[in-house]
Order: sequence, then structure tokens, then C-alpha cells
Amino acid sequence: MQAPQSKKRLRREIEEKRSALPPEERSRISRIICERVAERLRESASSYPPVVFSYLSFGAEVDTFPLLEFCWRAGIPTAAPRTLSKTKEMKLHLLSSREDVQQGIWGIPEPKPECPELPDTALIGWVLMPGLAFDPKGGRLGYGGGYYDRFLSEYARRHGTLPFLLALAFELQLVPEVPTEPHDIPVHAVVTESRWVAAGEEPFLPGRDEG
Ligand SMILES: Nc1nc2c(c(=O)[nH]1)N(C=O)[C@@H](CNc1ccc(C(=O)N[C@@H](CCC(=O)O)C(=O)O)cc1)CN2
Ligand SMILES: Nc1ncnc2c1ncn2[C@@H]1O[C@H](COP(=O)(O)OP(=O)(O)OP(=O)(O)O)[C@@H](O)[C@H]1O
Repeated sequence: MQAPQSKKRLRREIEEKRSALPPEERSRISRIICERVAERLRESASSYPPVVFSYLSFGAEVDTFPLLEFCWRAGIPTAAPRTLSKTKEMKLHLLSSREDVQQGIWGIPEPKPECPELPDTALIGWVLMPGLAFDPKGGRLGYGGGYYDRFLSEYARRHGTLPFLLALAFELQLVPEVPTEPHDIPVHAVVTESRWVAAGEEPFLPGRDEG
């Protein structure tokens, strides 16, 4: 089967399963996942550039707000995307509280336009990635806009490396193999309610720990 066709089918299948989790269960599990990420951020804050770029969850996605709240309390800078549908780009803005969030296109929460733009993407150390399905090699299936692949290929072109790409997923979103295409950029790890799946090499950032 052609990748685009099998991607479509898998998207539908996982979206259905994810939506079938009762909302209370989704928030309970999301809090567990966010707690795990927070722990990791605490441990390795000095190893990466400071900004955490997180998606702002909508629908049945793993809820990222508990983690954002953690970052805001801990003074960790956070950025989130505004989606430019015409050019299929994401523009990043700094967020410092819930007050900075509004409802955007397709019901996806986004930073209010008056939030300062992230001045330089080199400040991003972590990207908390959304998606529908993931596999043990870091293969990722999104909604099909190519927003993250486009953003990350530009990042890599500009900075010659990638930030740490961490996907947040319910266990039911892990599948043996996600159909991929050459432009798909794999994530470095997937965190679920029950495990960390280390998929690929974490980016090596020379000198980050030595100063
Ligand atoms: N929380 C979150 N934010 C995110 C993403 C995500 O997956 N999760 N995205 C990850 O990439 C980007 C938005 N991605 C999207 C990709 C495709 C469509 C989409 O299918 N739009 C249809 C219309 C949808 C409808 O009205 O039902 C279209 O373009 O025709 C929407 C959003 C950026 N922000
Ligand atoms: N680096 C890129 N430059 C230009 N176009 C790209 C790039 N990456 C992906 N695309 C285009 O985006 C479209 C969607 O890609 P894909 O199906 O992999 O999206 P996705 O990873 O599921 O979505 P998202 O990243 O938005 O969650 C494809 O048609 C692809 O050609």
C-alpha cells in the first residue's frame, strides 16, 4: 500500500481509539505523562537550550497543560505555535500563563498574537511533539499537514542539529510500524503512561553540560 493511503487509514483507526478513552481517563493519564516529562526536565535542564516548545493540546490529544503549568511555576520558558494555514507554517510565541492562550484555527489553542515571538529558534532545547501514532524507531504520524516536518527541516538546515524531540502519547498510540515517507523526521523518544521508548540518538550538544 502507498504510504499516504496507509497513513490515512492508521490516522482514522488511532483517532477512534484515542477518542474512545473517557475524558476523565484521558486527563488522569495525561497528568502521569506530564509528571514524567517534568521529572526529566528537572534532571536535564542544563543539558539543553532553555526553551520548551510544546504543542497546545486539543481534542483527545495528551493534555499538555499540566506540563505547561509546571514550566510556568518552575520558570522554564515555554513557546507554542500559531498555525499559518496558508503557508502551512508554525510561528512560535512565548507563553507565560493560561491567560496567554486563546482558541485558534480548527479549535486548536494558540498563543494570543500579542505574545512575544520567540526571537531565535536556537533557544529551543525540547520539542514536545503531538501525533496520532508512533513506533519504536521514532516514526511519527501526524494530522497530515507536515507542519512539524517542515519546521524541523528548517531548524536543522539553519542550526545543523535538532532539538530533543519528545512525543507525548497514550500507550494505545504506539504501533509496530508507522508508514513513513522520506520527509518524515523521527522523534528521539516517546513517553507514555507506562514507559519511555528511546527511539533514536538524542542530539549531542557539545559543551552544554560543561559550563
Ligand atoms: N495541538 C496540536 N497543535 C498543532 C498540531 C497538532 O497536531 N496538535 N499540528 C500538527 O501538525 C499543527 C496543526 N495541524 C493540522 C493539520 C491538518 C489539519 C487539517 O486537517 N485541516 C483540514 C481541515 C480540518 C477540519 O476542518 O476538519 C484542512 O486543512 O482541510 C489541521 C491541523 C500545528 N498545531
Ligand atoms: N520539509 C518539508 N518541506 C516541504 N513539504 C513538506 C516537508 N515535510 C512534509 N512536507 C509535506 O507535508 C505533507 C504532509 O506530510 P505528513 O503526512 O508527513 O504530515 P504529518 O507529519 O502527519 O503532519 P504534522 O507534522 O502536521 O503533524 C506532505 O505532502 C509533505 O510533502
